[in-house]
Amino acid sequence: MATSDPTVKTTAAVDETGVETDTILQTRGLRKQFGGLTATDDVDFGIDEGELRCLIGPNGAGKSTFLKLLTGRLEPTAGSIYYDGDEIGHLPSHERVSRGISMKFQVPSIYPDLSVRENLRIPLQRIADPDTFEQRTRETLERFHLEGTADETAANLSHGQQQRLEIAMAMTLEPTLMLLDEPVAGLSVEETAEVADLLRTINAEDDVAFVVIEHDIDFVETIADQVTVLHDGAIFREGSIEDVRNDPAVKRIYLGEEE
Ligand SMILES: Nc1ncnc2c1ncn2[C@@H]1O[C@H](COP(=O)(O)OP(=O)(O)OP(=O)(O)O)[C@@H](O)[C@H]1O
Repeated sequence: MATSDPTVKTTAAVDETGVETDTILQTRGLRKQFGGLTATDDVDFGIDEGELRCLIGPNGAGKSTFLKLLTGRLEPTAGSIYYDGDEIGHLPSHERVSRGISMKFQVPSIYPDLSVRENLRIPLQRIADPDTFEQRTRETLERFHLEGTADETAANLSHGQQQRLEIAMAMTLEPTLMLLDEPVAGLSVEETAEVADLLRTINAEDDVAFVVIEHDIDFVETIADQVTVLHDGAIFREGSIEDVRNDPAVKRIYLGEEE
């Protein structure tokens, strides 16, 4: 991996070499240690505006830790995170959200006792005008095919509908970058295809960039052009899904063998 200078500010418009770039998010020398264990090992990772990137790697590779550093759930031991030109590594999660980074973890963040409509109204609360508020609620229900379940308690939805509701809630915040941790874990084949379709549509229509952690390689193949493979906390490979899938060294790390 190329060496990096974490003091260099990378902007969305111009990188440290002065070249124009569409990079929306960039990490420089990002590191996280838990005592003697290095879970994120000097990672230089970049993603362009509107890109859909999957993050894969064997169990314990450091995928969730890396995502938590991006969201602000974890503090880095060293290194920097630049988003839209600003260093955000020190900002709390809610400030990252208000800058356009949306996040969805494996644990559902919907309110199970509230109806679908009531759940959606939580992130829409910031809209002061009552007509606009109602209109946005209606539009979101329609767009995410949730009209038929609007008055259902969220706990009674299928797993796939709950995923859709969560993604809908995240989208009401009009993000430019979405971070998703295993969005199809535990879903049926049909529900997985539905989520894949939804992510592709959002990516294309709203120009939202995605970083998606996923174990299901078939799902990865249906949504992502470029893939980053993490291993032992570091970037092991980056490339097209075909290249990565056919790389013998990648196969070996999945089998628990070193290169
Ligand atoms: N809070 C923590 N305290 C100590 N060690 C941790 C903590 N969180 C993660 N780790 C360790 O850091 C390493 C990377 O874990 P992480 O969960 O990021 O990997 P992962 O690639 O997401 O794994 P999986 O695919 O199994 O979810 C593992 O060795 C894990 O045990």
